[in-house]
Amino acid sequence: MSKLTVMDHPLIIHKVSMLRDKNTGAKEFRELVNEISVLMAYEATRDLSMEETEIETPIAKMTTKILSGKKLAIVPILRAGLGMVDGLLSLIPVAKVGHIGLYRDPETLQPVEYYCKLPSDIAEREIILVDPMLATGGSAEAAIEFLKERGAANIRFMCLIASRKGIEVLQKAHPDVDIYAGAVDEVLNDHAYIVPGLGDAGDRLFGTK
Ligand SMILES: O=P(O)(O)OC[C@H]1O[C@H](OP(=O)(O)OP(=O)(O)O)[C@H](O)[C@@H]1O
Ligand SMILES: O=c1cc[nH]c(=O)[nH]1
Ligand SMILES: [Mg+2]
Repeated sequence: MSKLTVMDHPLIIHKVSMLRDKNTGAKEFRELVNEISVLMAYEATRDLSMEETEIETPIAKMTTKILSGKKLAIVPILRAGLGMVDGLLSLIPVAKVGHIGLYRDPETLQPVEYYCKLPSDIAEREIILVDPMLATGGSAEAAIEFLKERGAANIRFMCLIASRKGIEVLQKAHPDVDIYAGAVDEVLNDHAYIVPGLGDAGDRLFGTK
C-alpha cells in the first residue's frame, strides 16, 4: 500500500480554503495554486536521497550533505496540472518537465489521452506527477500507466484536493506511488465532482467557464 500524506501545515490549510471559495477569481486562484505547490513540494521532496560532500567554509573544512543528484521530472496532467509546475520548478529548477494531456469525458467519466511528451530519459528519473484534483482517480491512474509503459519506476503523485474514492482507486491500481494531498474530501457528486471541492480546477485556472 502506498503512503498517503495529507498536508497539516496551517499555511497550506489556509490557502486551500481560499482556493475553494467561489469568490476567488482566476488571478488569485492561479497565485494560490502556485503558492500551495511550493509549500507542498517541500513535503513531497522530504525523502529525496542525499550524499556527503566535502566543502570549505570561510572558517574550516567540513563534511556536509547535498542532494545526491538523482534526476527529477515534473509531469503535469494537462490542463489543470500546468498551474502547479512553476511552483515546483522554483524549488527544483533543474527538473525536466514532461506533459500528459488527458481530459475526463463528461459522459463516460473515462480519461481521454490527447498529448504525451516526456523527457527521453524518463525511465531514469524520479517523477512528481501533478494534478490539482483526484476525483474518481481515473485520470491519475491512466497517467501513471503511461509513465510506467515508458519505463518510469519511481513516481509520486501530488494533488491539491483528493477524494476518498480517488485515493482508494489509486492506491489499489498503483500501490508503489505515494500520494501527497493538500486536503481530502469525502464525497463525489453525480457528475463525479468532488464535494465540497473547489469546482473545475482547469476552468478556474484559465477562466474558461
Ligand atoms: O480523478 P478524475 O475523475 O479522473 O478527475 C480528475 C481530473 O479532472 C480534471 O481534469 P479535466 O478533465 O477537467 O481536464 P482539464 O484539466 O483540461 O480541465 C482534473 O484536473 C483531473 O485531471
Ligand atoms: O471536482 C473536480 C473533479 C474533477 N475535476 C475537477 O476539476 N474538479
Ligand atoms: Mg477541467
